Amino acid sequence: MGEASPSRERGVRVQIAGVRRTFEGEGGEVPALAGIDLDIAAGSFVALLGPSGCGKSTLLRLIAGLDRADAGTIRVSPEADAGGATFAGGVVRSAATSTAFVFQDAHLLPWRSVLDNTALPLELAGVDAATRHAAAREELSRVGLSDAEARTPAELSGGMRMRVSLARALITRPRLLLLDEPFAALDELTRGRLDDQLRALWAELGMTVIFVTHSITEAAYLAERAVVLTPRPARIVLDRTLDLPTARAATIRLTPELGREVQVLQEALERGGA
Ligand SMILES: Nc1ncnc2c1ncn2[C@@H]1O[C@H](COP(=O)(O)OP(=O)(O)OP(=O)(O)O)[C@@H](O)[C@H]1O
Repeated sequence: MGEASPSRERGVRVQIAGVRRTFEGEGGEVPALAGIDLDIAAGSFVALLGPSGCGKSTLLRLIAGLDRADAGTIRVSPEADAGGATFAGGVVRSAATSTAFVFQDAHLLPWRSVLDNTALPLELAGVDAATRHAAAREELSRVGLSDAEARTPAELSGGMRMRVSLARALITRPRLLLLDEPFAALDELTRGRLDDQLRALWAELGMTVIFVTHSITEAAYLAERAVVLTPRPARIVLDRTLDLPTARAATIRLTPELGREVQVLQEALERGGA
């Protein structure tokens, strides 16, 4: 059975122009991003692919408003991010643009139940307990975790913890969902299931998704568009709309079409010097 086509209704457009970022390291300057230009359409699903340490997380943090570029601009529209963002308890809170960030580590609070972890962004926003718990139950059901709401994180598998992290991100109804290698620590089967779940959530909720991964096959399977970066300082070596159907069934993993896209991305990584 195939997926529904994405609604794209809630997504924001992300325009990145001439973005550079250099860090001050102990041994001198560490240039991370060397001029990134990207125009990401509202409601699209983009994979960012590149070798370790090339600057992928840096770019994601800049988009989230958690860091500032040395040069260039990042514009998120229709709502510009007026007040910058803060990161607390595994949750990015942004003044105007609703942006959610999911990391490789689920960042759950160990003493809180699954329900209260999921409800955290609404609690931080001052929403009353009955309303936030009802919303948390809805999100937990969306990620298939209704039965686990009373458990603590220690009682969950790695895949379940990541689903709680996704539910907690979705409870804010983000217009922009940023994921930084979210499933990298999971076994392949669990990772594949979560990839499918993420695509289904995107199709249903219509936010813009930017997904950082090291995995070429994951990038090709998940995304509509893949952006391949060179080793640090990162430049774009390939920006490609994948030649695959927008609505995908899991069986596409076995097709030559997907294999061809994997090959194109692999060649771009090698061309970039990875
Ligand atoms: N706050 C910082 N201070 C100094 N150097 C930094 C800082 N943040 C990142 N860097 C450096 O910038 C470069 C890019 O880091 P970044 O985390 O963006 O890479 P990445 O592509 O996400 O890596 P990985 O795939 O391994 O997670 C690295 O060399 C890193 O050491």
